[in-house]
Amino acid sequence: MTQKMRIGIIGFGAMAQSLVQQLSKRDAIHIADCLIRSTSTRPVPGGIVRHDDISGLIAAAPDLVVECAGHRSVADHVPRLLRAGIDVTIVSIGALADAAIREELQRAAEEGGARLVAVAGAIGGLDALRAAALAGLDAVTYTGRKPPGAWTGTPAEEVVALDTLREPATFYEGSAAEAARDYPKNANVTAAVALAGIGFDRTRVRLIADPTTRTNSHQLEVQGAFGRFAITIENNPLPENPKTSWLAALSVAEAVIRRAGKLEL
Ligand SMILES: NC(=O)C1=CN([C@@H]2O[C@H](COP(=O)(O)OP(=O)(O)OC[C@H]3O[C@@H](n4cnc5c(N)ncnc54)[C@H](O)[C@@H]3O)[C@@H](O)[C@H]2O)C=CC1
Ligand SMILES: O=C([O-])CC(=O)C(=O)O
Repeated sequence: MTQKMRIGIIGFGAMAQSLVQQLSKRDAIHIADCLIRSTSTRPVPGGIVRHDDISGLIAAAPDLVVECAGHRSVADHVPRLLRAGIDVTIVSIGALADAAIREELQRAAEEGGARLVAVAGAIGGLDALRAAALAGLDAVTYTGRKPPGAWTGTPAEEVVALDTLREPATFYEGSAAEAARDYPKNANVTAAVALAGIGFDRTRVRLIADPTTRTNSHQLEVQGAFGRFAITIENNPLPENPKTSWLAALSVAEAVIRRAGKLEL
């Protein structure tokens, strides 16, 4: 009998719960461990060992750890896991907007002989963007559009009255570097686009609060020597967290399932 791939998860919010639902249907995968804050009273499904300290997760030595907890957890926990030789898949890619964190992750992966994978998350078209970048890109523009409620608790509140908005309002225009840093729960996709294309400073970003939409939409427009493409993804949000698209959770699940398989088809 082939051994199941043992997965550890950091965080147990909306994304992690959706991930567990998907992965528990797969025979080749066992969700073994979860790192949860000691203050959290959230129950985890039976069979998953709960840790409230990263040392416990490292000692459990899962085959792969999946981060679903936010930028801070990437900076605090992922280098330690990589140095311990544990492969990590991250979804809070916006943490990589900080060059010091990128360098630390690179060093940790080299020292531990481990691999870090950043998933596409809620956006698509990154394969085409990566390929197009080889011949040189002139412009990459990302537009993110979500209902006003998805922008609560963000700097958007200082620019527009989210509660009473009647028409779409663009509240941010700037670089992926700033967007990923300032909207850590909404603009991780800008970091994924930046890393696949022309970097954090040259990737242009527009963020819109739109009371006429129910979806979290992500539009990518790319121009370069290869030609041009535009792609729009209209995502349904996860019911437990309107900031997060279901596709982001599915993207993590797909990355884990692909890794557990023997063929990459
Ligand atoms: N790449 C992408 O397309 C997307 C990425 N994300 C990222 O995924 C993260 C998780 O998303 P959701 O599950 O929807 O958020 P959520 O807020 O529902 O859940 C996050 C959970 O992580 C826990 N957590 C935070 N720091 C932790 C730590 N150091 N150790 C253990 N647990 C910790 C929190 O207590 C919370 O339960 C977001 O913060 C965001 O950074 C979210 C949406 C899309
Ligand atoms: O899930 C989404 O629609 C995108 C998101 O929140 C992020 O990139 O952080």
